[in-house]
Amino acid sequence: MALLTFKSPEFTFKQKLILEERYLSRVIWTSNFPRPTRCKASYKVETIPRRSSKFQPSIWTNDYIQSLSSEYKEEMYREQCKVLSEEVRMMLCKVKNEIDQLEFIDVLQRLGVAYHFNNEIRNILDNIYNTQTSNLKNNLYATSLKFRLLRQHRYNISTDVFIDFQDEMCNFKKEQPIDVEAMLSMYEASFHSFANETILDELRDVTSKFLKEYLKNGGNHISLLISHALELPLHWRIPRWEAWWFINICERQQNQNHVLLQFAKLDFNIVQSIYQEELKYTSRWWKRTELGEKLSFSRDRLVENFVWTMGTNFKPEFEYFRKVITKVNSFITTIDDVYDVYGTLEELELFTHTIERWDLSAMNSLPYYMKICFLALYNFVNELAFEILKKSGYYIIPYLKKVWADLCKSYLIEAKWYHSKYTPTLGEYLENAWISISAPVILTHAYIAIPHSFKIEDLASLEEDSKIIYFSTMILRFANDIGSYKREIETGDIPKSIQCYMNESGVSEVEACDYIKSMICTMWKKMNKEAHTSSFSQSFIDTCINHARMAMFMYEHGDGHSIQDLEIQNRITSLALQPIPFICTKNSELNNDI
Ligand SMILES: CC(C)=CCC/C(C)=C/COP(=O)(O)OP(=O)(O)O
Repeated sequence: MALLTFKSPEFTFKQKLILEERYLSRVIWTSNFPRPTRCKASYKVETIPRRSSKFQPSIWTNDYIQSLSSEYKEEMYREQCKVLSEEVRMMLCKVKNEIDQLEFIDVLQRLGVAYHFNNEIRNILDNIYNTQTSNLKNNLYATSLKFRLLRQHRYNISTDVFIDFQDEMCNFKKEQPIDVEAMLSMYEASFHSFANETILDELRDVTSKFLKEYLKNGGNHISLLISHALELPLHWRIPRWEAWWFINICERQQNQNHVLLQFAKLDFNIVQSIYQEELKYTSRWWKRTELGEKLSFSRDRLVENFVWTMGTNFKPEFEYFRKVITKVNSFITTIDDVYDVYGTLEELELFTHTIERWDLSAMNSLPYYMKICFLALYNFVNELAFEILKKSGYYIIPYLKKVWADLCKSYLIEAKWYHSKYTPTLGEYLENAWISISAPVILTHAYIAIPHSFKIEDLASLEEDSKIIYFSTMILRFANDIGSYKREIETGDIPKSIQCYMNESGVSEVEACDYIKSMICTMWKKMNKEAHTSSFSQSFIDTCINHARMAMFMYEHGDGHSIQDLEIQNRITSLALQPIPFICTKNSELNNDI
């Protein structure tokens, strides 16, 4: 290790910081901790090897974000949207046939506008659930659609509705005429299964084989839907991304429901204009913290941090949630890099200790880059707690500082593993990694920031009875590991679940990835069940589920949170930055009804 020793009592504190930055070095004071903030004591500067992150600066600068200006924030569009929504409401209420009702609800959901008709949808589903007619009995397409929608809306529906189809489906012959829409409908429904519902596993196998085979000869409208479903099932997709995709698909159909489509596009663009204002606000906040510049080794990913929140809760009334959680995500991304990239083990111990104590006097011993990081976090948490205290009378700091301390302690364990070149068993890794993936921190803050009423005791039970948080978190951890382990091997990190499993079981990389993917399926089934039985508010259950969906979105093609490749740039641009254009659709190549 190269060692530069400066013996210069004349150095000012600022000069010392510049040296620290320039040489990526650590200042070691010859006096004991805690050191005074300004001191003329002699010290030496040691260059120490730090990992290189090689993260690119963000392609979306604050100046660019501040320049965003959507015409859809104007009142005129809101009024038009209101008129259209009333027309759609009337259409929905006029539909009487059960299958048509189910299809209409499905289309509203996929277009991202169902939230305007919550009461109407609830009434229709209540009615369908309570009457339980037998007219869908021989119709696999409708039975599957009904099962999917009722499960999704937490009605108690058994998989027995599929028993009559099981034999026929599992023994179908290639030459038999098969209803492809029914196969697709069944395939999508199978992702709503609970852990012990093997019939749905069987039906998923059969339908996925069939659909893959069908695609080989396809090229029509249904093929687009099939390849979309095989890429990621509907149940695992964030609603906003699905809405964007489905609007574009419907646009290309000739016999489209014009009013519904115009409504969906207008609503998408109006909601996007709200996001842009929130993004401007959070970007200004992020710039003020100067963490992006001062901790230049870390990922400066404000836009991605915002997109996580938008994917998790897209509705306009979740504005406060999005603002708070974007800040939480920004701190997490930065602190993760402090531990994984820049900090020495000794510095990390000090930082962890400071977070645990949650005490400004403990800050003195930290190097500058950690000081500003801790103080920014400390101020953010205190400010949030102050707002909550004013709003509800609850004092939440003990809960918040505990989740941040738990996160940092888990990061420290990983840093120690890294420095000692230790490969944990998969179980050992996961015991720590479900905390180090940070979702418990995010979801605890989310609980406070979503628009639902909560009691202070809930925050304690969140810790004890956190199954829904746990399953959501594990999906994030596995998706993150699959998406980022190759990058992390290159830059230097601890073995992730894939390598731990390979090491423990002697399997190949491909087999280990398949195993981790199967764990994702298992966690989804457990989360599905938990979503039905949990006593948490529906908003919080949805938040947990959507957070897992957001992980599927971000890591589907690699490490979308860290690497701004074209795929993720396009996705983010479509969701948050660019309105859907209103274009003429006469020369459409598709001709099915929505
Ligand atoms: C802030 C948000 C939205 C976080 C979700 C994912 C996460 C913790 C990314 C951190 O990066 P990483 O891939 O380096 O994580 P780890 O170091 O745990 O592998």
